[in-house]
Amino acid sequence: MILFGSVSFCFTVKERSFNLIQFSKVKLSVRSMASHIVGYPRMGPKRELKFALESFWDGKSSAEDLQTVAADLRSSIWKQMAAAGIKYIPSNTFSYYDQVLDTTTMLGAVPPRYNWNGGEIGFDTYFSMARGNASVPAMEMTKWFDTNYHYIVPELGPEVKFSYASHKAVNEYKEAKALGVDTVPVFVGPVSYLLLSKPAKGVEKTFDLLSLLDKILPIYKEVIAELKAAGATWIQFDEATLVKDLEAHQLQAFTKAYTDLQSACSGLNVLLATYFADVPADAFKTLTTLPGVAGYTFDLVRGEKTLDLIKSSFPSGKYLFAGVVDGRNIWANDLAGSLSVLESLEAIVGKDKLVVSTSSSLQHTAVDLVNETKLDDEIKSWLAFAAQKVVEVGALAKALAGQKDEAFFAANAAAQASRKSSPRVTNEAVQKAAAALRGSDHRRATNVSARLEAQQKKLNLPILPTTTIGSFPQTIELRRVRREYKAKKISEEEYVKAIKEEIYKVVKLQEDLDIDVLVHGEPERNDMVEYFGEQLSGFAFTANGWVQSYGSRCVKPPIIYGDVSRPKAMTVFWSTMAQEMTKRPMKGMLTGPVTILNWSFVRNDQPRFETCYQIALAIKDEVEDLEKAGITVIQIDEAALREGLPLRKAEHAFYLDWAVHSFRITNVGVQDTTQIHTHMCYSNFNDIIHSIINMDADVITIENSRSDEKLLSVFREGVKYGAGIGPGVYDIHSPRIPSTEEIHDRINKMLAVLETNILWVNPDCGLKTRKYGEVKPALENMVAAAKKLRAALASAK
Ligand SMILES: CN1c2c(nc(N)[nH]c2=O)NC[C@@H]1CNc1ccc(C(=O)N[C@@H](CCC(=O)N[C@@H](CCC(=O)N[C@@H](CCC(=O)O)C(=O)O)C(=O)O)C(=O)O)cc1
Ligand SMILES: N[C@@H](CCS)C(=O)O
Ligand SMILES: [Zn+2]
Repeated sequence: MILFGSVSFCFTVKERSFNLIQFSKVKLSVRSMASHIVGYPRMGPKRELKFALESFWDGKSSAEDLQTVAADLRSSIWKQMAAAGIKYIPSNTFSYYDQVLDTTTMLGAVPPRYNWNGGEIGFDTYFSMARGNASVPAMEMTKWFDTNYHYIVPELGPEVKFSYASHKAVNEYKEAKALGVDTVPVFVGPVSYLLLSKPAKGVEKTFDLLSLLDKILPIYKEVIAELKAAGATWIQFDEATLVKDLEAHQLQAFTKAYTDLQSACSGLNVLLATYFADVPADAFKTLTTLPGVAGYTFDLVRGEKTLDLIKSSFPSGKYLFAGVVDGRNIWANDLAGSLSVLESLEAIVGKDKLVVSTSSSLQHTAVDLVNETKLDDEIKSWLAFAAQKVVEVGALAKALAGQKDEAFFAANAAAQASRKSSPRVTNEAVQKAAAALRGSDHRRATNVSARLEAQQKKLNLPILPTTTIGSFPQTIELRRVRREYKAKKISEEEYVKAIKEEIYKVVKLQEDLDIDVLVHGEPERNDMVEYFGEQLSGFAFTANGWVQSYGSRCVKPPIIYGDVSRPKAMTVFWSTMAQEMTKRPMKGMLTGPVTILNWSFVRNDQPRFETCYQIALAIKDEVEDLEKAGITVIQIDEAALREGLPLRKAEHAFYLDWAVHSFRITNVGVQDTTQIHTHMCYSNFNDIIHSIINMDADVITIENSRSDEKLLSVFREGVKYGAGIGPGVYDIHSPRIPSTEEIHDRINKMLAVLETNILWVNPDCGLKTRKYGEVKPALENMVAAAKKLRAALASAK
């Protein structure tokens, strides 16, 4: 039994290695210091959960097999944190799919279309909500704040009958306890849960989500009562919406909720967690006066202004969980710098009330550096993944307690110094070229209508032209080919032959389907960002630095450590090969600078816009090389432009200015007849539509169908859009095959608000996660729907 703070404990750590420098011993005896981890990655160091989930979904393993993998992962994480001396260890941060969906499940808020009949919610209902099933589409998925993680959006209306329908949190608390680890159960806080939800169909415009507070709090109270009975002493509510610009009535909801929960929580220490940005002054005031709250976590990496608020008005007697170790990046902490911040905070809140923490859940960083055996040693010394960050938190807490590990701190200081002075970080020519970009507008000389006219003369496309977003299914065979080529098990010749055959198959398929503007299918790419990162200077890449993106899907963000340049053309070989296979236009396919930036682990030693301009220059060279090679349609994906929007409105204009500028830099040099497309996932664009127009692309394809066609409302409300636009006509995240009629109706809805001559017909996003058995009939139906409408429009003339 572990008693926090006082009793030492020992256990054997089997498979994990916690820190390259000092935690490699097998037997550890550790005393917990004032330290806390907001949350931890759940996929496992080698994506064990991903493979277990996919095997279960494919019917290749049982629910018990999946549960066993999950329990092993949880157990190893808890033990790892205990071994690092972490005092406040989170539980319930594991999820089979998503923590917001887990909350929906806990509250029994299952939309009626999933036919749940009450009782404890099982995998069937849970995964149907997440992924859809043969007869019902999945729930909407959207970005979690400004991260590349996606959550399942709760659909709530006045009719929802809440009930306590999943005991997962309590079960996990007990499971950890049985392993000898007393944990802090973590919940999406009730107010953030409602603020992250959407009103159910039919009440979209009228329903006040916060009116459900009184209905969900009783369920939270039931859970709290069970946790208390099981012996919990702390409980964490993640209320990260507090970092956004909230209105007065939304802030009041926090006061109402925590006042109401106060008596249920008596005997428990309530920890309120915020992360990802500064807490605005009004929110800081509200949250620090909430009744019954014992402590707060603040993101002190992204939230420098919060530090000022803490210094001026942190309430006495409360715990401050200071998030000094970055949960969103992979850089080793500057331990000396953090220690001095912590010491200054100690003077404000008192020695016994300061707890060292992470800036956010570590869910958004890679798992364990120990698995990076091929990474360059110097670069490796600059990095810390989740497992190493746990050790950093522990080391800082020990240092605060007067037990500083001098060797650990000295090694850290040496790594920090090496990163600052390493010549591999700096490329003066690149810095100069990027600096010269500032101050000018970089806009194509001819306006978009004239450009579209010139392009149409060359392309001669029908109305409602059909296209896809770029990727075709990533088969096991394709992954094998790439893996074997990387491992030098097959020759370059064999690799090129295999990829060429795949491209040919994809081109022929599109011709058979009668798609108008083709793609090569991206078979040579492991990921739309990592692929470019691997070819650009200034980037490093990992073997196992996976981060969950949604469900079982993970990404391996490349690491930008230095000035970025393009040693040679990156896509011209494959794009020209594909163009030679067909007479139809073949889109050159690039990832844009803002997306490369937002989906990489980015350097923290210069402003983000500097790095973005450097990437923009590299992509500009690629665009121009593609044009020279005869590619007439070039798509520059800016899938992550919306996601990078700062959480606070005051910072939007600055970001949008440099982000949109970076995009325009990439294609300012092309001829009028070269058609520039861009693509964006997730259609929450209504507030930034003018910036999207300002990107000045010739054609934009946007996700639309999984979010109830919210995108169209912008045009309904009168925004004029003169460039080509392809709001997605079906959801590619679900295995469900849309019918011709369904797609036809969707296009018809679009035609009601958009001019016929600018509308394109395409899926929501790339097809890489789908199987050919789904893609072929879906695209067949998509083309059939477009043709039906073309015929109807022609006969109506
Ligand atoms: C479009 N999206 C993207 C986002 N972010 C990105 N960085 N990229 C995106 O495309 N964000 C928003 C959306 C939705 N998000 C995703 C995220 C992830 C996927 C996806 O399909 N991921 C794959 C992994 C991709 C990958 O790099 N695969 C490698 C395989 C490397 C590997 O694991 N090799 C293993 C063997 C595995 C095997 O299959 O054989 C090994 O070498 O041992 C590759 O393809 O080469 C995933 O499966 O999670 C989609 C949308
Ligand atoms: N071209 C990429 C964009 C995804 S956002 C793809 O099709 O996968
Ligand atoms: Zn997309």
